[in-house]
Amino acid sequence: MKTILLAGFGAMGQSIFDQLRDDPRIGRWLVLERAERADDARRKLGRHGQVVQSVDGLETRPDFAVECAGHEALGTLVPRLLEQGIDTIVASVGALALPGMVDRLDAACRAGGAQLTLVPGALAGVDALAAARDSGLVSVDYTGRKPPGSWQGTAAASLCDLEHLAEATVFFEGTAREAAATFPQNANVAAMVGLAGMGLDQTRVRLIADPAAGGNTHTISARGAFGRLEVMVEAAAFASNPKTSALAGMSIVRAVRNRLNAIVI
Ligand SMILES: NC(=O)C1=CN([C@@H]2O[C@H](COP(=O)(O)OP(=O)(O)OC[C@H]3O[C@@H](n4cnc5c(N)ncnc54)[C@H](OP(=O)(O)O)[C@@H]3O)[C@@H](O)[C@H]2O)C=CC1
Ligand SMILES: O=C([O-])CC(=O)C(=O)O
Repeated sequence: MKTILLAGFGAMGQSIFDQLRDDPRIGRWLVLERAERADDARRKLGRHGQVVQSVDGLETRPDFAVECAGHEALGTLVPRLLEQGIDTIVASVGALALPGMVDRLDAACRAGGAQLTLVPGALAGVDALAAARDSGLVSVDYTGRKPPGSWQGTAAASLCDLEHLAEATVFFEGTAREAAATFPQNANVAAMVGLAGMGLDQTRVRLIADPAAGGNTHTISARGAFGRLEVMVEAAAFASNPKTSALAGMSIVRAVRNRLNAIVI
């Protein structure tokens, strides 16, 4: 039976645990949570696991780890996990847009003999984009459209009047690298499109606050030697965090199951 370290026990972390808690192949969860929320996390984990405050000096070595804690946590925790030889699945893909981060993670993987997995998260179509990359891509565009409430508490609030939007408003146009750095809680998907396709600096991103949006909408448009791709997903957000689509949690669950299943899809 596997032991999984789960870094971050917010909207996504709790949903991942809820979906996998009764999987008989998982014996124990080690949940990294801040001291002030440790009691609450302990209560939710019950007999399934324990709360830890650091990824160093763990009494039980996890078989692999999952990060869903944010960019800062990815930078501080994930290299240490990888250096210890612990394979890690990450949600906060946008942190790879920070200067030197890809090289740092790559070095940590090599030092520990570990593998880092970036999940598609709330996106659809990453498989085709990544497969098409080697035959040559001509253009890749990503458009993120969310209701104004999903942009509250982000840099979007200073770029448009989220409280009083009457119509869809494009408040950001730039590269995937710029988007990921400016919107760490909302543009991990933009970074994923960049990393899977033409690169963070060659991928064009538009971000939209739309009072009429029915969910968190992610559209990838790509052209290349492979042909043309247009994929849109309109995802329901977590009630506890409207910035995050529930599909992002499901994407992590899929990655975890793919480590446990004999046949991988
Ligand atoms: N790839 C994708 O499609 C998506 C990726 N994401 C990424 O996933 C992350 C998590 O999303 P979500 O669950 O919705 O966010 P939440 O804010 O709901 O949960 C994150 C949790 O992690 C905790 N945390 C942060 N840093 C640390 C740390 N160093 N040690 C222990 N706990 C920590 C936070 O605590 P505190 O609030 O005190 O900081 C919070 O409880 C996002 O920040 C984003 O980077 C999100 C959506 C989609
Ligand atoms: O969950 C989503 O809709 C996407 C998201 O927030 C992100 O990529 O950071």
